[in-house]
Amino acid sequence: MSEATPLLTAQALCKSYQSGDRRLAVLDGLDFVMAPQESCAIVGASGSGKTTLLQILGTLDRPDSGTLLFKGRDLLALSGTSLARHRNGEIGFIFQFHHLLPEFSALENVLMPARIAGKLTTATRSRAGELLERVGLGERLHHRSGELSGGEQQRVALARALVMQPALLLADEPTGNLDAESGQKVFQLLQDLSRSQGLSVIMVTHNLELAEAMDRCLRLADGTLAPFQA
Ligand SMILES: Nc1ncnc2c1ncn2[C@@H]1O[C@H](COP(=O)(O)OP(=O)(O)OP(=O)(O)O)[C@@H](O)[C@H]1O
Repeated sequence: MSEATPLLTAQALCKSYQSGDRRLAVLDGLDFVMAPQESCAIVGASGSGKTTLLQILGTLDRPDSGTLLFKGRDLLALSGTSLARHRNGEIGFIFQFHHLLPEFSALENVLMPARIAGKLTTATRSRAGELLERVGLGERLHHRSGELSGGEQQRVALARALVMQPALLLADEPTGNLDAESGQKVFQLLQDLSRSQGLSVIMVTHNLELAEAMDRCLRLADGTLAPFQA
C-alpha cells in the first residue's frame, strides 16, 4: 500500500430498512475516506444510523449499494471465508457492552479471536498478556471476567479488540455504559494504544468532549456525513 492509499474508502453507500409499508433510508449516498493511523469520531442523533454505518464499515452488514475499499481492496466482492479472514485479521471491534464470556478468565477472553482464527501461538499469548498489562490488568489475567468491574471488563474488551493487531479499530459507544471516570480511562487507553500501535480508530459516541479529542469529528445526519465542530 502506498502512502497515498487510504485505509478505508466508502463511496455512495446506501442502506435502507423496511418499516411497515415504508422504506427507511438510513444511509443515503454516504461518502467517507480515512487515512491510515487517523482517528475519527462519528456523532449524530439517536437513530441517525451510526451503528448501521459502523457495522457496514466492519463488514458485519452489507450496504444495499455503494463501494467499500480497504487498502484499495474491494470488500463487497469478498464473501465467506475471505470476508471472515479480513474481519478477524484487520479489524478490532469494541461495543457499548463488552460481550465477554463471564466464565472465562480475562486472558482467555482476550485470546478468543486468536483461538477462533487458529492462531493460538506463544507470540499471541504473550501479546495478550502484554495488552492486559497495558490496560492495567496485569494482576487480573486469571480472574473470571464476570467478577471484574464494568470498567475493567471494558478494558479487557479493548485488549481483545487489539490482540490480532488490526489496522482499524471500530468502537461503538465504548464508554456509553460506564461512569465518567471509568469512561475517561477506557478512552485514554484506547487513544494511547491505537497511537502507539499505529492503528486507525472510528468511534461512535454521544460524548462531544471525547469526540473533540480525536483527529476528526463527523456528524451523521440525513444519511450522509459532514464535518462537525463539537
Ligand atoms: N435490522 C433493522 N431493521 C429495521 N430497522 C432497523 C434495523 N437496524 C436499524 N434500524 C433502524 O435504522 C435506524 C438507524 O439505526 P442505528 O442503530 O444505526 O442508529 P444509531 O444512530 O446507531 O442510534 P443510537 O444512537 O440510538 O444507537 C433506526 O431508525 C433503527 O430503528
